[in-house]
Amino acid sequence: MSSASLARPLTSLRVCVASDAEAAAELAATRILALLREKPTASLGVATGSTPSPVYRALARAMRSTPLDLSRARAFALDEYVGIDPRLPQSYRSVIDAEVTEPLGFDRRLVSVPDGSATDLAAAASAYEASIDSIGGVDLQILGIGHNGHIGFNEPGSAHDSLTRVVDLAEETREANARFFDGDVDLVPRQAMTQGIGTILKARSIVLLAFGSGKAEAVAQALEGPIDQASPASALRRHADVTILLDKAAASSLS
Ligand SMILES: O=P(O)(O)OC[C@H]1O[C@](O)(CO)[C@@H](O)[C@@H]1O
Repeated sequence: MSSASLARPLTSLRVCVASDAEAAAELAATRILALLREKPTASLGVATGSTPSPVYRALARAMRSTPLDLSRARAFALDEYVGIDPRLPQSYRSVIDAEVTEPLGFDRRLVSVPDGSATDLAAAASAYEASIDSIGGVDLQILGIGHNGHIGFNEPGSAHDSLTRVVDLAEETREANARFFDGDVDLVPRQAMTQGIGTILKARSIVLLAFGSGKAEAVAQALEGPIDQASPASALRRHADVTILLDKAAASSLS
C-alpha cells in the first residue's frame, strides 16, 4: 500500500509552542505520568537522541517528589543501530538503560530494544513487531524528529505503512549522530533496525517533540507540507491522537 492510497481521513494535530525545551519536556512528562498513574501496566514507546532526554529527566524529577511504581509498565524503544555491541554507551540499549530503565525504575525484563546484533536481522525485526502487537500495542509513543523529517530511523522515502525492519541511514543522519561517536562519522553505523512508520502509527497516542531552529524546516514540512514519503513525520497527520510539543525556534517556520 503506498502512502498516497491510505484512505484514513486526516485529523487535526494539537500543536503546542512552549516557552522553551524544558517547559515542553515538562508537558510531555505530565502526560506520561497521567497515563502511568491511570494504567500501571501501560506500554510506553521511547525514543533516544537528544530530544527526549529532558522528558526523561523531568519524569525522574517528578518521581522523586511523588514516587510512582513503574515496575509493571512496559517500554519499547524505537530503534537500534545494526552491528553495534549493545554494551557500548552509543548503543540505544545502553542509552535506554541509562535514561529510562534505571532512573525511572522500569523492570529491565519489560523494556525492549530492537536486536541490532541478531544473526538473522529480518527475523529479529519481525519478532520485535510481533512482541509489540502481542501485548496489545503501545499506549503512548514519544518521538523526536530528524533534520530530514525522520521519525525513528525511518528516513525520507520510507513507506508510511512500513513495519519494523533494517534500514540504511541517510548520510545527514550519520553526520548528525557523529556527535555521539567522538565526532567521527566513520564510527556511526550505516544501518539501523527501526520500528516502521506503520508501527509508530499503531500507538494509541503520540507525542512528538522538537527543539531548536535546526528542526524548524522538518517541523514545517511535517505539519504544513504534503503528506508524502519525502517527510516521514507528515504521516503523523493520519493519526487521530498526536500532540506536537515545540520550543519557539522549532516552531519558527510554521505559517
Ligand atoms: O533528538 P535528536 O538527537 O535530534 O535526533 C532526532 C531523532 O532521531 C532519532 O534519534 C532516531 O532514532 C530519534 O530518536 C530522535 O529523537
